[in-house]
Amino acid sequence: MASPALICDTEQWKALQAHVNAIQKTHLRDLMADADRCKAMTAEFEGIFLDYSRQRATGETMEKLLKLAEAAKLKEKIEKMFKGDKINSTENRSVLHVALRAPRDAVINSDGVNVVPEVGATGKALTNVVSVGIGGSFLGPLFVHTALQTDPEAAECAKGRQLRFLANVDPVDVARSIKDLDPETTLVVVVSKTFTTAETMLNARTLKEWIVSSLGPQAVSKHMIAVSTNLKLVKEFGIDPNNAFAFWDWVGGRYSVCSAVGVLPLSLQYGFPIVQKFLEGASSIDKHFYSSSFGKNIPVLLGLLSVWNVSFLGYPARAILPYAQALEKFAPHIQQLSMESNGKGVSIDGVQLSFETGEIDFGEPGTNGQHSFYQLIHQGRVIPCDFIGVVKSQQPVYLKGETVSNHDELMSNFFAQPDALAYGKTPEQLHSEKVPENLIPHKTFQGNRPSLSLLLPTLSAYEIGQLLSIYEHRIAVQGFIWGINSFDQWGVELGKSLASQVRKQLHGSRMEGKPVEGFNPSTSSLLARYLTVKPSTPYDTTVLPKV
Ligand SMILES: O=P(O)(O)OC[C@H]1O[C@](O)(CO)[C@@H](O)[C@@H]1O
Repeated sequence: MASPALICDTEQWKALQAHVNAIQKTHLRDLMADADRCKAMTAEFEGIFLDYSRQRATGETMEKLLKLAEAAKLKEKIEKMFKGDKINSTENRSVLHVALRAPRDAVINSDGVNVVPEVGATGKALTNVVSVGIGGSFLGPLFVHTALQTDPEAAECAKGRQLRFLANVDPVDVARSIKDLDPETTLVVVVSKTFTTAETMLNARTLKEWIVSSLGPQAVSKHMIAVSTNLKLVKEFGIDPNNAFAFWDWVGGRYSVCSAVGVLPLSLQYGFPIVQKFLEGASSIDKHFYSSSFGKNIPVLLGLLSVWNVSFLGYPARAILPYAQALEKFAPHIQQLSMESNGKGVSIDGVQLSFETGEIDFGEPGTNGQHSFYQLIHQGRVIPCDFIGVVKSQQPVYLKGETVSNHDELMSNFFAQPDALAYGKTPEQLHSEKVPENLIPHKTFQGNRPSLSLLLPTLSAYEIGQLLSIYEHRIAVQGFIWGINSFDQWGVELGKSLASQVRKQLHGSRMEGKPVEGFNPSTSSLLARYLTVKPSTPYDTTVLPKV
């Protein structure tokens, strides 16, 4: 018998749909009263503790989800990924970011060639580094850099150096990225897998001009290097391919933090030994993901629960809430990783999906988020939350006379919020507290809002690598179950090609006084309004940011 075209046509999917009703009838308050259930809904690996008892799920739900994993051939798909099969079928590519952090003696083949020996990195001390790149060539390295900055060991290694990122093509971002920098002591790293991304290339040309105008054209070879898969375009740009760090088409942009994309700028800043610990952390989770049974496998459990929340309980969003300022840039990275991977409309075979995939990811470190959008999470929309906490802070601060340390204060919130969401507060409780009648509806919390808690031992380079890998694999699990291609991104192309049409028209209007044409009435009138303001200097003169 031919297998169903879509996962939603399987018996296992239908069994979960039929099970939703039973779950809708139970409140998390009651589920949480079952101590055995709470104990069972945990998993641990190297001190990373996952508690998913506050998900709207029971043992039966988990059994059914594990059966769905079987129906989706999850085990086989994970094996294919690790083996280097071309699972990114729309681009005919392997998906091998795990090879970037594999032990040196591992064997991982792409096109019959072991890729592990090709993977290497270097560390070279320079005072200022500006890493120019966008999307996957920016967000992951920024997340790791922001996190490493708070690790005392890493911070010590980085003394006297600074690493900045330039992503947005907004000239204001260019000005910010080079403010107070001297080109003479600055190395510009152009990071682009394709070396064609419009924003990155214009920013790279701008910084090239910044260097040349101050140090002369010969300075480019000493002050600009590149990370790319496209060495031909690197050369055409004017960067010596000997100053380029290659990587491979089997590394997806958003999965490239562990390639030279992240490893090079981070090693320049912190030295390779620190970055190696980060890679080892990521690799430890790769092994756990590949070899642990699904019932105790942290990325698999997280992925299955996300599928449950999105596809069966109908929750369209997910909040990423690290109670760790070091993880300030984690949610922005996960936004790309998750939404570019799993925001798809068709199956990997091109069949229109009849169910939604992906979720809207957003987040902020706690407690800042509590004073921003938690109102909606508590009393408005139901949004499954990931609470991420750390047992040992990198900064032990305690004030004499205070009841708790500063980290305990932070973590009090980490422990309290999931219960507030799960249990809520009933009108009866409010009555017993003598709350005025008119305020009872406003102060009632329905509760029954799912979350999970991930508690890390600390946040050194090793755990930062582990956290990255957990989320990379969780997102892949979701895509494998949904039967989509989590490794392509055709959805970003249309906007890019329309922008190129607009660019042409802007050029024609500004340089040759041509009328703007070919747009709908709305875009035409917006463009006309934009073009009424003429540039303050002629277009054929170079103007660099004032810093
Ligand atoms: O590294 P590149 O090729 O400049 O691409 C940057 C980003 O652009 C995208 O292709 C689309 O936004 C991302 O997938 C990618 O991470």
